[in-house]
Amino acid sequence: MTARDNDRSTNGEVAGPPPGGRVTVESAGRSPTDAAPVTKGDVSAGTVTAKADGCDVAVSVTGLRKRFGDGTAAVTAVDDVSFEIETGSIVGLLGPNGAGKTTLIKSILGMVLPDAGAVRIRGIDVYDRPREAYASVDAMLEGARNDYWRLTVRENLRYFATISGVDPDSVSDRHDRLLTQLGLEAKADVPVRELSRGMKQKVSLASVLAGGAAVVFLDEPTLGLDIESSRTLQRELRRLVEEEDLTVILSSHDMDVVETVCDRVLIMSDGAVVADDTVAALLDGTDRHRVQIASRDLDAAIVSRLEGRFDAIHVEPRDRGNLIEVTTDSDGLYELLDTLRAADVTLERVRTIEPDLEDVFVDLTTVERRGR
Ligand SMILES: Nc1ncnc2c1ncn2[C@@H]1O[C@H](COP(=O)(O)OP(=O)(O)OP(=O)(O)O)[C@@H](O)[C@H]1O
Repeated sequence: MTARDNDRSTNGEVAGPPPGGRVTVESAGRSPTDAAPVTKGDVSAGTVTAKADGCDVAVSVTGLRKRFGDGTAAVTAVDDVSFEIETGSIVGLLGPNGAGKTTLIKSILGMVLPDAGAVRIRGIDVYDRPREAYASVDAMLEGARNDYWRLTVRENLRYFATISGVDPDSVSDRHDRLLTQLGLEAKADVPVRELSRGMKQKVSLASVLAGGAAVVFLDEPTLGLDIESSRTLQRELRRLVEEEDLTVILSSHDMDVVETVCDRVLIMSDGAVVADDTVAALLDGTDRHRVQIASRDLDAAIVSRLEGRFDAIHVEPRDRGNLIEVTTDSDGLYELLDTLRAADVTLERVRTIEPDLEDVFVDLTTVERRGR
């Protein structure tokens, strides 16, 4: 069935988290922990099973639309978005600021009322049977309140398991494992308020996973974590996905995290999904080339001309001349070489660099590439 436009709020913002679900805050900081590089499939044995029940599609979104405001001031935040997310996968949600990611996630979670469209979680319509649909869902969203800082880390996990409807004793193995994997073992009996920001971030994630939710939404889960902590967290996510059929929808501005951990990526721009594919397919399909050129003939005037015409992401002065790195499509590549030839630039070094997810992202959205 479709979303209704009159049953929950006037502006579409619905108070509170979804029934059965919970929203936690992100925080940031640094924390030393054991870590190894994350690879898809790099997991060790697990003990507890999430509430997966053989449903192949964890989340299905059809024709979702959400507009804020009226008349000329109206903003279409989500514009006819449809997709399905397979059970036991990690899907990255990318998009520039204002692309509609938060509105989409909140619409799925029942925190924003869409104008049109249908959302099903594990086959259950969230508008028809919200309690049932959200019983297996949990979320860690930016800006919301998270764990109870007076409770210890373990008490938080037990508390959130309980409010998810799970007997905490029945998932104590899971809690032990989460504490170990996330480097929180030594802090298990410490009140959360005494922890560093990075540790708090990990407690938030552990709390989201504490009750055995089958579908979790994570907004910027690695923000502020040091590289080891981030990798540990990514590794634990992959383990839960591969061993326990957890489904993760992960929104992040960190392309490396998305490229490493996600099976599939949805890229949003101006409210619409402009790409929906595996990372490998997105990289294969891009007509984006990154080229580094160095020459003693690349003086300031030519560099400035190239910067005006191409997407220059890096300029580095050398003993003589400059090095410039640009991204461009195939046509631009020919034009770049023609420009250099016309300016009598002798190419001393030309290096092409494999495109990464950020190149694909820049290509498909209006975002400027960050300098390197
Ligand atoms: N409650 C609201 N009222 C009016 N406009 C809104 C509201 N919430 C979001 N918008 C607008 O909808 C559009 C999409 O916003 P949204 O927060 O969903 O984007 P986002 O991709 O999550 O951005 P960011 O990466 O900055 O968090 C933006 O233009 C935003 O200003």
